[in-house]
Amino acid sequence: MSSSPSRYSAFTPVRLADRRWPDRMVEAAPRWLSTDLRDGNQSLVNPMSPERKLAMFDLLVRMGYKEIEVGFPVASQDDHDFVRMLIEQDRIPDDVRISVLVQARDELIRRTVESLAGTPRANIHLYNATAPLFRRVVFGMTRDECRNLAVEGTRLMMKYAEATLGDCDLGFQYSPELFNETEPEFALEVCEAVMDVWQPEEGREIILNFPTTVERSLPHVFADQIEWLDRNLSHREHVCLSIHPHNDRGTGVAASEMALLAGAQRIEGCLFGNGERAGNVCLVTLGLNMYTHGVDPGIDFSDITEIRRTVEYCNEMQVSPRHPYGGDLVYTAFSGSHQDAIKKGFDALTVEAGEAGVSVDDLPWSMPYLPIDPKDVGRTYEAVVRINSQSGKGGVAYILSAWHGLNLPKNLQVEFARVVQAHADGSGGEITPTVVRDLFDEEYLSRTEITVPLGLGGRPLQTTLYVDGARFDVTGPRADAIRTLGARLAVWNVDVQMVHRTGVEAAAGSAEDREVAVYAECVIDGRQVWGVGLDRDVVAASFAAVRSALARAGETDAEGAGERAGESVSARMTLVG
Ligand SMILES: CC(=O)SCCNC(=O)CCNC(=O)[C@H](O)C(C)(C)COP(=O)(O)OP(=O)(O)OC[C@H]1O[C@@H](n2cnc3c(N)ncnc32)[C@H](O)[C@@H]1OP(=O)(O)O
Ligand SMILES: CC(C)C(=O)C(=O)O
Repeated sequence: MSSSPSRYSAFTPVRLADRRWPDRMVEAAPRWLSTDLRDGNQSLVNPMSPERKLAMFDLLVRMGYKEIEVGFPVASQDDHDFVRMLIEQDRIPDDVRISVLVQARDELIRRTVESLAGTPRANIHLYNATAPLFRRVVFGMTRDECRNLAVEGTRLMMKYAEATLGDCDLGFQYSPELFNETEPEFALEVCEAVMDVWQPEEGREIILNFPTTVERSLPHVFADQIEWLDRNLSHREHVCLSIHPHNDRGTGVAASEMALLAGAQRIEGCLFGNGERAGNVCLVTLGLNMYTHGVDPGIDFSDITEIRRTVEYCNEMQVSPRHPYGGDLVYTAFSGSHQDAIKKGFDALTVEAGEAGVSVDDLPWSMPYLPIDPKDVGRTYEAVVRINSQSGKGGVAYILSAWHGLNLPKNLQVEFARVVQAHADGSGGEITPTVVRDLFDEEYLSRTEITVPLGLGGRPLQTTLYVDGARFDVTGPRADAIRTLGARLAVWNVDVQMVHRTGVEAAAGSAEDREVAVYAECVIDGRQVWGVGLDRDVVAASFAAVRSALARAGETDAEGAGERAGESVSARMTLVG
């Protein structure tokens, strides 16, 4: 640090000893306003082009936002033309209300009102800064002058609206900018003065919007400020108490949620937290935080990837891979213990659904490390587990199961995880599901060439085993082959039982392509060795599994295993499932 922290001081909180908000719960969604096209747009390196603005507007409408701040019409010709285009091309759905922002300056207000000509409904949003620093440094105004600026701005807005907007259903919003840094009594005084002009009553709401223009305090301090307003504002039933949190301290979401408990009824923010400096509060996080508490946000987040891509296109800015709910990596576990817990979580849900005779989607979501079902926001389970050197057997087993339909017995998971770990240690990076499968095939399957045709039903079956140096061909109709193999194994004192048998859907998915995986746990020379067989025929797969184990015991291939003359071999396989 180039200076001392003593240059800074903590924010002085409003004293609210009997605050009630900490004991409340969020039980319903607030009204939302997206300010992506205004506060978001004004903070971009390149303000949105008309095409990008329209893409954002359409996205917001599709998602279900009913209040959309579409711009600052006097800021630029583009901003003005966009508002005109929406109105003239009748692009605003009947249940959507647009709003526009303007400073409390005569000429700007007139032009802003005019930009709305012909719209059936809209809100005009007027603001001026009320905080002491701004009164002193930016405006050079006394408190009275500051209040009068807001009052005069409201009068002018009403005058121009009456002259220009005819029977437009006009709403009004006023924001004391830097509210959080304004003396609460003064913010209240200005709002009351504005209300004296607007005269809210039944059917004539006023939106009073309280921004943390620059977030400066702990979130509970903002909540106290909002509860204080909630208690002290007059015409409370005709006031929509709105908040507009920024994120300078990284606590915009917390501040919003606490303010909601404290009486806020409406929240302004941007998708994925775009906006000035560290951004406006993120509407995606707020909405999905609610959803994961069982509260319907009233916004459609079912295709979070499409939402994110559109936002990235419009803002020409990437969303962080760590961004709650929408980031690339937020549904992914690399670390072993997380993967293990997630795999067990999915297994448990599957069992529970089976027992209850319902779909997994109908069960309450209860999953280690995943606060939301990725499917609820259109993400898949495929990326839930990804493998690198931090991963463990649970993760590897998950990949084989989810991507390749191979459900390994636990001891085999342990063994194969070591193979993957050795590869990860060597490569240093991520191991894709394809590579995991290649490693698996190389370790267990490539040594088990099976002579076809294999017996399905009464068709002939043919395979070869090498045991104690002897080559043993099993051929003939299926039943004969099994009998022959059984006899030979008995002679050689090889006790064969299948440990696991798992159905595997091949990519083509037709019944004929359905393969069966057999995992054979064998004891060879006192050493436990696993073999795996994969085939459309369970007996052929079983033979292949034993042969795979024998080959692996020989550390070369099936032929090599066969050359180990004189060694005793015993294999134990138990048929299950
Ligand atoms: C916190 C927020 O996000 S507020 C929204 C901020 N957004 C924007 O500013 C984007 C759009 N703004 C613009 O395009 C331009 O600022 C314009 C077109 C509105 C005005 O442009 P200009 O008049 O050329 O310049 P500028 O913005 O610097 O004007 C500042 C003047 O307005 C005054 N002013 C600033 N805000 C307000 C306000 N809300 N109400 C009344 N006057 C204001 C300043 O005190 C200053 O006055 P001065 O010239 O007497 O010193
Ligand atoms: C105009 C107001 C609401 C604003 O954008 C802010 O204070 O951040």
